[in-house]
Amino acid sequence: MFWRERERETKEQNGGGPPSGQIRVLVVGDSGVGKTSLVHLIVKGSSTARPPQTIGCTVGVKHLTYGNSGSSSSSIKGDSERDFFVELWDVSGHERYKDCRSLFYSQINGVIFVHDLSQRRTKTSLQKWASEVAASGTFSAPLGSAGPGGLPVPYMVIGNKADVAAKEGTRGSSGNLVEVARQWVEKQGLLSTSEELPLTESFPGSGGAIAAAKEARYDKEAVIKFFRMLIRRRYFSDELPVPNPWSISPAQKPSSQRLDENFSDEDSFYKSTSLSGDPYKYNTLPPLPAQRNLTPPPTLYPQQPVSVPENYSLPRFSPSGSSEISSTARSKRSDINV
Ligand SMILES: Nc1nc2c(ncn2[C@@H]2O[C@H](COP(=O)(O)OP(=O)(O)OP(=O)(O)O)[C@@H](O)[C@H]2O)c(=O)[nH]1
Repeated sequence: MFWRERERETKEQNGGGPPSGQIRVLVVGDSGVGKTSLVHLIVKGSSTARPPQTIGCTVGVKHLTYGNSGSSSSSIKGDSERDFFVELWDVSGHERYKDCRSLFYSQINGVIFVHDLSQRRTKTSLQKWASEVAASGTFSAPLGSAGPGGLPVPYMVIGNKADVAAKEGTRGSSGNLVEVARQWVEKQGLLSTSEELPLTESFPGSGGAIAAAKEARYDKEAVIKFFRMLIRRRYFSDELPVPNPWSISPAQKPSSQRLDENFSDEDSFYKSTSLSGDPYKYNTLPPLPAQRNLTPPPTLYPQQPVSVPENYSLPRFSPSGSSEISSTARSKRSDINV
């Protein structure tokens, strides 16, 4: 009964149709860095007063409309729009779950690493998290070459608790919002000229998750852009190459990257990423082992987040099958309805 209600609600939210697909984003980092707070902020747009310590894993679900309608706020969707779910798997950072948390590293499309700007070691340990996820996870639409710790999917790094760090004088970034926006990155191809990994030092703004939620001024667009890129990679990567501000050839990336270094050269980032060509044409690459061994995902939802059955044989939308979809993939990010 409950699920049927839930299903109806979800359908209503989606304008009646089933979602076209879903992407799974793992959210990892040391215990207490603020993962649950961030997921709450992303999904609900508000802060949570006292988040309980995560037991095992909780899943937040964000609904995204991916398409090219004119309006981003209207609930009436155009023909060429599709609904997607973004699952945010918030994995407990507590040592207690160390031995079993790899259960949650299944069919991952992307990873959000979170650290606490006031606790330097939480940033250093991201490398360990990357290695753990890379070693024991399975991946959906993996990259052609591996990132930090061998991680084969795109990621972002989020520095949280900027308010605490600012008070303690440990914060590295100025907190200027333009700078913050510029620091938002997705993994693929950013490091063509540098071994340094760009970090999103001050998500979700200079005051951290709580202040950002209160003031509703976190860089939602950058997060949505990351999700959108994952949707595109998973469902629309057969499209023709298009100029893409995030683009760069995967071949230009160094083979190994570190997660605990600062990105300092923003100009080189913008130059390097202004190259054209779609880096997400991974269908042309041989599949990674993880891609070959796609097993059905475990039904581990602590909260059942979506109304559709898990379906990993969802068709990839190709330009030949659906020309309007290929054009939606080129739509501007302002077209996203969140
Ligand atoms: N001052 C401040 N506190 C924050 C911020 N973000 C989260 N917190 C607090 O930090 C504590 C831990 O936050 P959680 O979101 O539970 O951290 P977590 O990473 O999910 O922790 P685990 O569930 O143990 O893995 C909570 O008391 C939050 O209210 C922030 O930006 N600033």
